[in-house]
Amino acid sequence: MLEVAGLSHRYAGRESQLAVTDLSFSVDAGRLVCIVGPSGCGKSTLLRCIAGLIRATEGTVRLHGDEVTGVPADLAVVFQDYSRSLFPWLSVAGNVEFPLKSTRMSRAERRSRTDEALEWVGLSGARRKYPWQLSGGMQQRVSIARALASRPALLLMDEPFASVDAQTRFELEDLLRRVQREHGSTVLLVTHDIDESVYLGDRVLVLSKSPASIVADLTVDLPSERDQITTRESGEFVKLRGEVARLLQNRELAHSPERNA
Ligand SMILES: Nc1ncnc2c1ncn2[C@@H]1O[C@H](COP(=O)(O)OP(=O)(O)OP(=O)(O)O)[C@@H](O)[C@H]1O
Repeated sequence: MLEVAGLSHRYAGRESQLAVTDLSFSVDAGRLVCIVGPSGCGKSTLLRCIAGLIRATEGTVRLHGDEVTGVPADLAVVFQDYSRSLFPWLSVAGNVEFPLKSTRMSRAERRSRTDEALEWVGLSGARRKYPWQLSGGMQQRVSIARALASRPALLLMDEPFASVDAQTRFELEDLLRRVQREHGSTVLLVTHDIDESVYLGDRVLVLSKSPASIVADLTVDLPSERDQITTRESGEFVKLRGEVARLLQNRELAHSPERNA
């Protein structure tokens, strides 16, 4: 579904900054792949290149074989800051339906897609409410519904649960896993939370410090049915989170400042 080959990006300007360097990986359809890396390593830059929001300085991104040169129509993004990504003057249903209005879909189909996506995230009863009448977790569920309503080939998520409390985070993680499995969505999710990357992912890509490069591509050998308590207590989970933590802490991964010059 997604193929990233030799991707590098350097921000231009007086203090030009190499943000990602020589990244190559692919994601199969129907998989949930997590990217974990230290703060400021270049995770958002990588997602922006994949989303076609910025043009990589080197390398290519292909979505089902086609090179990404602008924002692909069948791609959706969920950001961390739900409060800035939802329109406060539109109802929950209005927010979910909004991107569908730029397609050729009939009104009836838009309505049915909206209802379906709201059902997936358990918000059918809140369709007439406004974002400011909802909790943070519910607002992020609206963002997820909006992304899923267009049935994207690829869903990109940039720290989607970083702004909610721990309990809500667990609920949203379980919701994402359920929806992703039930609908076979392909998801690439960026997080700085090691436990979250292992709990959610079929695979975890571990990035180095800035400029980001891939230091490990780990298969998460956990059952597809996961549970916030028993899975996190399991030997495989504990082993993997330790492995990711060690990779992230390894001082040898720290790039020397000259590499940013
Ligand atoms: N528009 C920009 N212009 C110049 N440099 C930038 C720009 N955006 C990001 N950078 C730099 O590129 C590097 C990677 O930033 P990026 O936001 O991709 O990292 P990140 O891993 O997503 O960070 P965080 O963990 O804080 O979300 C940083 O050094 C940052 O200062």
